[in-house]
Amino acid sequence: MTTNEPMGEVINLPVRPDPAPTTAAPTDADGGARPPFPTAPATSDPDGPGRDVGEVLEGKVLVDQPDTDRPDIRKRMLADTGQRRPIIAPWLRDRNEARATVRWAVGYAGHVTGYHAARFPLYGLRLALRSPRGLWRVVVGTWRWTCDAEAMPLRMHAADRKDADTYLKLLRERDDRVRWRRIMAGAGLAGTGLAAMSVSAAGGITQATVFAAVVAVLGWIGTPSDKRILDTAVVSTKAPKLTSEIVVRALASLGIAEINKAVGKGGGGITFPAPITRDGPGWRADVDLPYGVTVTDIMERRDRLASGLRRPLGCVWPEPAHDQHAGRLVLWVGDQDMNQVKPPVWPLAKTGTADLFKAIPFGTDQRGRPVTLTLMYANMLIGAMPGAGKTFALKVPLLAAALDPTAQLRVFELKGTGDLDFSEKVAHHYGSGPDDTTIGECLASLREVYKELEKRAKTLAGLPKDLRPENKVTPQLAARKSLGLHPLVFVVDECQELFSHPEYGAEAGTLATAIIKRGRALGVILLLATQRPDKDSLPTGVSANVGIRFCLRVMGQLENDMILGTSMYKNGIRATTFTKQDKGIGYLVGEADEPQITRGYYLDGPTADRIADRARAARKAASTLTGYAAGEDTTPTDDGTSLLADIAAVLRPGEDKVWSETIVTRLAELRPGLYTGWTPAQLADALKPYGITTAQVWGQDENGKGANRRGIACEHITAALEATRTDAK
Ligand SMILES: Nc1ncnc2c1ncn2[C@@H]1O[C@H](COP(=O)(O)OP(=O)(O)OP(=O)(O)O)[C@@H](O)[C@H]1O
Repeated sequence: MTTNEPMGEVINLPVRPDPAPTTAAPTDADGGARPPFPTAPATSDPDGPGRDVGEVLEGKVLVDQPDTDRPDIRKRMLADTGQRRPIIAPWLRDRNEARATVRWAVGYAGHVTGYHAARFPLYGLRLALRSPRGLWRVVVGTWRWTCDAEAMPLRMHAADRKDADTYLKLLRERDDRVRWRRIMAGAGLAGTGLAAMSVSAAGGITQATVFAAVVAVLGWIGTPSDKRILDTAVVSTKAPKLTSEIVVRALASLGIAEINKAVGKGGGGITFPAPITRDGPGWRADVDLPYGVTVTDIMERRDRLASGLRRPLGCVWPEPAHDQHAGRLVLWVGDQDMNQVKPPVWPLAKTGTADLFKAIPFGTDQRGRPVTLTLMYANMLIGAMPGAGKTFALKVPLLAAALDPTAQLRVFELKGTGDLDFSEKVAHHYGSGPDDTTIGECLASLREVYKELEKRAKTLAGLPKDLRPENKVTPQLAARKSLGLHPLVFVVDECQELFSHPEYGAEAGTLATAIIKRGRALGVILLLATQRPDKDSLPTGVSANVGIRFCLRVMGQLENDMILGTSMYKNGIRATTFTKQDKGIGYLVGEADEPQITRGYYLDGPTADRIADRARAARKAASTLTGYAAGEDTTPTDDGTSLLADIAAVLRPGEDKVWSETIVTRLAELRPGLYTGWTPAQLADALKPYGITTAQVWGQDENGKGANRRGIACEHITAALEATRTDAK
């Protein structure tokens, strides 16, 4: 072969057909995700250089971006800054959590101190009894040390082996040691003697103190190694530490194929994006579930997860990480079962008033963090099986509303046990019992509220636009008494009695639905509690439109979704997982973006009474105690009448102009429950929506004395009434 001969032929290999393009990010061998955009498919050119890549790929859609540009490290680092862990621990940043921790530490120290202080004499006796043995140990120990007894076995060993050299060496060593030890022992003895003499010359207190200290030290030395001096003040029930191994074991026990694949041989494993840390009274693990597994899959197997973690169900709380992907699980494992934790005191239990436009404290979540409710512009539905804690949960927003002196309360407890009788002190309307009369009164009150909606809507519409920027009652408008736009809170406990009533049920359902839909913007808030959430006992219009829902323990999916909303059960929000012991614990939906596990504050009868007394005092001070609580006739006035009809009814034949003050006095006589306390200014405001204004009119007082005062022209009332009746037709 000459050097000019070609070495071989260059063959153009045919391009292999490309596999179907994909956007899925494959994993590296180590399980980590490769960049989401794989590099472009191979472009080996069969026709030599110059052939257009587009030609090769003709007929195919290239979905993955070719990774042509070199990675910009700075850009990548800026984009992927990682999740920064807080500098200050979250429990220290939350005032309530920090306060709870400090309170715990102080309580703990106090308990330990008290426990040992109470046992002080016992400890003294124990030390005294053990001190002779201690003295014996000191004497023997000193003697052995002085004679270098500890090296005796070595010397004996050398003698036994007849090793004269070693024996003599050890003996010399011993003599040296013993010489200076004897000197030291002698000095110690002399020192002790001197100390004893000076103590015996000192006063009684010094003698007693030194004697006690010597006895204590000798007692301590004389204590057998298997015994203790102090008893145990706190028996540790410390929950086991949560480790990644335990979490993976628990997840693998759920029977989810993708997890099993991931943890099995050759699988990518389960990753933890952050270390497992203490978070409040429990452990928090952030877990990246295998691809395709969602947090809902875990939440709906909470009981199995608890079994896998070997913890009580009430300690195990899987949640989604709201700002992350659907597979990022935040697993919080409490030290104590949620139902065993002592309920904290309601922040408003002793002092303070509430403002329904602001958040009110409702309960605490599984980590002990406060959970609040904002009732204004919302309605609330509470549901559970009997005895799960509905009425107690209802008490919290009810008492908060009572502590807002501007809010009018209408309370109907249709079980008849008087669970809400504290509200008699503050409620405008109050009724208790499952009887037809109470249910009838409840319906009449509901009708009145419905009618009130019209009035409020007109009042609101009649206001200048800058005062009602969102066409809603604002705190400023609610504060103006004359407008009558104050918060109105209508509470029905055991509302199934009302909605399933054969005579009143249908109308009550229609009214409640309308109030829920329209009342929100007008300051009307409906709070309903039921133990029978089915479609006969809870109108679908109510269950579909209510904003805030609190579902305690229920038996099935139907009840769960009826209270919490459609598909909640499917999404893993299951109040069916609560046990009989989980009283007062439920899912709160509608307040935060995500459902919250919440335990309502526990307010027993006497506490509720005391709070109601405070609320009554606040109402008296604000002159807002009306109706039932004020001892007035609260017979609902809604029989189809309106303000115009009422004014027409109090006008006397022949009158053409009447002072406003005369009208309000007559109205209060006509319907004390509705008009007592009305002022001429309030009347003027209430007439504005009808286009009627008050002006100076000539009139006479009861003594026949004439004067010009603010009043109305009777013909305006008749004309407006006529107009409303025509509209209604
Ligand atoms: N937040 C809470 N913390 C602790 N215990 C609670 C809590 N809420 C309720 N309980 C307990 O649960 C019991 C039942 O509560 P409640 O009377 O509110 O139940 P219910 O669901 O209204 O029952 P029913 O349907 O029979 O009226 C109460 O006696 C109380 O001891």
